[in-house]
Amino acid sequence: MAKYGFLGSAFDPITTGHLNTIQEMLERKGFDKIFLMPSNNHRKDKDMHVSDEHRVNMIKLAIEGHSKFEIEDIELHQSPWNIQTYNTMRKLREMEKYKGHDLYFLMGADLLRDIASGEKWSHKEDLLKENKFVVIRRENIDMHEIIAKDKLLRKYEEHFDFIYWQVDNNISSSYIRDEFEIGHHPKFYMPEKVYKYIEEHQLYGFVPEKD
Ligand SMILES: Nc1ncnc2c1ncn2[C@@H]1O[C@H](COP(=O)(O)OP(=O)(O)OP(=O)(O)O)[C@@H](O)[C@H]1O
Ligand SMILES: O=C(O)c1ccc[n+]([C@@H]2O[C@H](COP(=O)([O-])O)[C@@H](O)[C@H]2O)c1
Repeated sequence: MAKYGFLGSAFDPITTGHLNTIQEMLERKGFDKIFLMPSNNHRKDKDMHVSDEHRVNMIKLAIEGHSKFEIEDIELHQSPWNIQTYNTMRKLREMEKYKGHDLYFLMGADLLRDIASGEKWSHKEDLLKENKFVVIRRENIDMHEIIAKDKLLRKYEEHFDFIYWQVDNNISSSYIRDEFEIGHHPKFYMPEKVYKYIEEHQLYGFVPEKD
């Protein structure tokens, strides 16, 4: 039985924050493979800034040559009303590729906080009951405090595993987009190939650098 992790994100664009997160998860928790699972442009709760195709191409460039990381494109083909992690994880478990394996949803502590707040997440109890999670520290959020204060999270406490190392939190897709928009060149926040792709396709309002 293999241990597989799934990191869902818009990857708009993929950042070294995402990449360091999956690397930490892979080694610290002994995953056989980690799947990057991009959300599609029909997501109702989040606007994407470039097409599905561009976001997927950038993920491909970022993980090229790293056989333990793969793309899982299930959410790109799902109708908008089905794009909920609860549904996605159920579908993944039914797929031949993953049947009988040990599946985990991976996330940063900001999402744990969102789940606890109960605002954005659907099927909270079933999501927690049916799935296992690895949560990595982020923004100095106290993950244990969040679990301790939430009745449902306490009920399914054994479904959670944690990583205490904190990947640089200043790295986020929105920071990178903002920097491009104001004419900056945040080239070291993503792999060089991804930066070149953004430059080539003039994404996120890319402005050429002056000599
Ligand atoms: N620097 C980071 N450290 C830890 N987890 C991260 C980091 N960046 C992203 N993640 C995690 O990756 C998943 C996808 O997050 P998402 O792509 O929305 O993050 P983001 O880069 O902060 O995006 P945005 O800035 O557009 O909100 C989430 O579980 C998030 O917590
Ligand atoms: O299932 C939900 O209701 C739900 C609500 C918010 C976010 N998610 C998932 O969490 C992952 C990261 O979300 P985000 O908003 O940080 O891009 C991504 O896979 C989303 O589909 C899922």
